[in-house]
Amino acid sequence: MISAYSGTAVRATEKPLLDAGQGHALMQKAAYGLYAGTVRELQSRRGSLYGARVTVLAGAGNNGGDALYAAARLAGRGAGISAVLTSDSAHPGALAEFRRRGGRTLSLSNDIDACLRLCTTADVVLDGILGTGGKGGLRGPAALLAQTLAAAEHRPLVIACDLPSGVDADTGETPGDHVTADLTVTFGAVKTGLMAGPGALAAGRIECVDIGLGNIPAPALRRLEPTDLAALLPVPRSTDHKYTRGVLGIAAGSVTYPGAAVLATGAALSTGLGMVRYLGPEPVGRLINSVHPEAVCGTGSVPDTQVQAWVAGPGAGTDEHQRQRALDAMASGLPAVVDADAIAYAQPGLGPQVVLTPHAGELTALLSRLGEDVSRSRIEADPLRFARRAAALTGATVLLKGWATLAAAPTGETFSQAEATPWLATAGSGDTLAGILGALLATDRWNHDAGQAPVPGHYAALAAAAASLHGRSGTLAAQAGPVEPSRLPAAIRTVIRTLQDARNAGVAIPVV
Ligand SMILES: NC(=O)C1=CN([C@@H]2O[C@H](COP(=O)(O)OP(=O)(O)OC[C@H]3O[C@@H](n4cnc5c(N)ncnc54)[C@H](O)[C@@H]3O)[C@@H](O)[C@H]2O)[C@@H](O)CC1
Ligand SMILES: [K+]
Repeated sequence: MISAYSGTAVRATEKPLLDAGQGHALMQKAAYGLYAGTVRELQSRRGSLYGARVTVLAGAGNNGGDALYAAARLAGRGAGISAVLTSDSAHPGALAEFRRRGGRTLSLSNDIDACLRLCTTADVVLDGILGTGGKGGLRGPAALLAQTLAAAEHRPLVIACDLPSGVDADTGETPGDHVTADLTVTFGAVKTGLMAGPGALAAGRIECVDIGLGNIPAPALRRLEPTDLAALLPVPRSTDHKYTRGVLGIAAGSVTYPGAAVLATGAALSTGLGMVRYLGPEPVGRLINSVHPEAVCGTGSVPDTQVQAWVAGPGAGTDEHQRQRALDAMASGLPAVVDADAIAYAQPGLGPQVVLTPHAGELTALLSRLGEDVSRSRIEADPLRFARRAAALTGATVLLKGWATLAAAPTGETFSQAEATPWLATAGSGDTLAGILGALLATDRWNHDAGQAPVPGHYAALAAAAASLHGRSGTLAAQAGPVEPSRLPAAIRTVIRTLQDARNAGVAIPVV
């Protein structure tokens, strides 16, 4: 599990150490981590560091200090080092060390063209303009630096020091121009802003360096890793039969949109459960059975159907019966995925076992119905805040789809998963995610071990597991070309098999 903390929390944890005079030691550890991360990245990309042209973008603060010290170490391994000083001042000790190692410096305010050239002709750019002390986006010539880097024909490898400059460490917002990194080497703890919103996209791969900060109170955000995912996936016990393995009710699809029901059913079956009971129009049931003969299809009502969890909404359109089933599923007290058209029926007072699965547009409509007028672009700028807001207002768990998908519990626990491929952004993809999550809810052991209340955030963890499994399956399927959601079930089975085999063998789980 990766835990992320706000920049504010990390700074508060650092403060007593800085007050006790440990600032220099901490900076050396951070700089060494950045140096080592850069060496590993360069060795894997070009075999050697010798002769690599490294340009540091150094701001006035400690973030610039870290980057300058790291570059000074790289000079010792044969790299050519230069720095663009983006402010009138720079960390004095780090600048002195950088120059002592032969580094040359240019000032952005004096010679902007030469500075831009230094960036675009570098092999590696170390971004140390702003760290956790940054407020607002990059401004003036520093903004131009970021734009030039982003548009460069031969883009250098960009490694962010602690976080990409211009990203808000607390929220992942990018209020103005910002650096986009291939790799972020972050210090002490992963910052929330690297796993949420536009910041998650700007961060690239994340490496965290332990600099001995000790414990930071409660993480703001968590991310399931393969081992966590494997532990949440259903494995049948030898005493199980089809009813105890988990029965999922699916009230999805309509005569207008029958395909959504087929996709949700296929994804649920591939995730592994005892049975799918489908409720919906007869022609849709027949279509499902032509593809999945094992699904038990009917036209009945939710209260009359014995299941352990529900999926309602995908492809339901304006079908009145499906609307009623969605309302009944939400009122049933059972875990329920409420997706697509059914999200419009969500009201305050739902429990955490109800998982709403909006994209930003659907969340805009939901919040507006709940009396909060927020634009879609505002939600996309700060999805963490609005996923949590919707969870608090409805009492439900909210899975907000995006580049980094967020799963927020009404009590605040939040997960972020970023395994998805852009190839998954296609019609039908959400239906498969709903099916996967439905299967995880139906097979969830809390459902079956009577008398135990799930821990707060439990349903958010399951929603995150579904997003992770969906993303990994999409990424695997994309290896064979553009992803059709109907091809996902095969990939889901392969991903689950890989995760479980590795878990059973006690070996490191490969990232699929
Ligand atoms: N103090 C230490 O010993 C440690 C510092 N660390 C590093 O220090 C960083 C935080 O350092 P600082 O607190 O000095 O803060 P930063 O280095 O993030 O920047 C602060 C400076 O930037 C200016 N600034 C803020 N927003 C700006 C904007 N939008 N445009 C232009 N200038 C802006 C501020 O006025 C201030 O001069 C961390 O991100 C991390 O990299 C860590 O390595 C841990 C140890
Ligand atoms: K930075």
